[in-house]
Amino acid sequence: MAGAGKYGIPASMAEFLATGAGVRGLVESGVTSVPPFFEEPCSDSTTALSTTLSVPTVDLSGPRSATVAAVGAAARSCGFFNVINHGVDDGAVVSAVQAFHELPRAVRSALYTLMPVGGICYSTVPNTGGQYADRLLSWRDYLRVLLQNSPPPDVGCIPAFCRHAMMEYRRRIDEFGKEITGLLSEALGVGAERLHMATQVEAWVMTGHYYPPCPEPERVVGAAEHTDPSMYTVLAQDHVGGLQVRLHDGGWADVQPVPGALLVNIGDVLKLVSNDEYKSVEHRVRIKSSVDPRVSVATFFNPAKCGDSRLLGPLPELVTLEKPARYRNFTMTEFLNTRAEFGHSSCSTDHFRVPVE
Ligand SMILES: O=C(O)CCC(=O)C(=O)O
Ligand SMILES: [Fe+2]
Repeated sequence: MAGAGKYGIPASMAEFLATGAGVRGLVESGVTSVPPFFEEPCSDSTTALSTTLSVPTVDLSGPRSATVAAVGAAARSCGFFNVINHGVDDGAVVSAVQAFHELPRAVRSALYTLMPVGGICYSTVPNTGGQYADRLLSWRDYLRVLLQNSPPPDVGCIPAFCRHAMMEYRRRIDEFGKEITGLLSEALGVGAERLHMATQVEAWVMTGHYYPPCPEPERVVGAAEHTDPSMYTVLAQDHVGGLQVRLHDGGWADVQPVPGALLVNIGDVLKLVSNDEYKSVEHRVRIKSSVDPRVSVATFFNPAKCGDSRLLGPLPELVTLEKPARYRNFTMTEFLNTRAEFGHSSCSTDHFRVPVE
């Protein structure tokens, strides 16, 4: 894989990237200790965890009013909820993504890249527009596919090994997303169509994460702490676990995977559009096993791409004398640039905050 050296990254990391085999390749080669260019957890995260978060459940087969109430309560409190009885076969896409990441090394490395090609990226390097000098790596490889409706994705660029499963999942998750957007909208008290009308939300990005087992799991992060830049994110995952959510007291809690459930979390854009009604909560991934890999597929639902022609901001219906607009309006381009500059936390959303008088 060409081009690793040009970003001025440490030689050992460049050498690793040039193998094109990802973290999975390191593990296959039998490493017994973690190389120095992997991110270490910050000191607070090494303290033993005793907490498991009880994530609220939303049952799509229940009466509509109960479902709306459950979605609203979850989005206003912990920002995460498990959806059951959703009718989406998520097992197939998780298996296909796992099979892709476990292809023979030579097949994988032919596809490994530092920058997206045709909207597709199989990599270990965070996608930061090539500016990742001095950045450390997380203990995971990913396959990211851009899926926006316009221009349509170049389906032929999706690796053949998981193309069918990803496109089939995309079709089902689109339907699921329409349902979730309607529920989130209704739970804001603005009618079921309003959020979609304001944002044209659609599934933009699908990321198939592969967290290989680690010989020293406590020395790495699978994903550093962050909030999602999306309206909301839908996570399909296997049974291994590793996702953790930031608690009100600053600590972290494990989120146990619930068989058959899709996990939804509110992202930063919806936090702003809902005028802080909904919570976008920090989360991260720790590696739980020195034996089993973990696989998850995160689908990010975002406002449809429409250049700079649309302003987003708190819905006017949610702005009152008692609760004035907490954020100013912004374009998606501005939002994403700010995030690239200020990072994946509340620092970037604070940038849009209206000062309190
Ligand atoms: O794999 C996971 O559990 C979470 C991944 C995640 O947070 C993300 O892709 O934004
Ligand atoms: Fe995330």
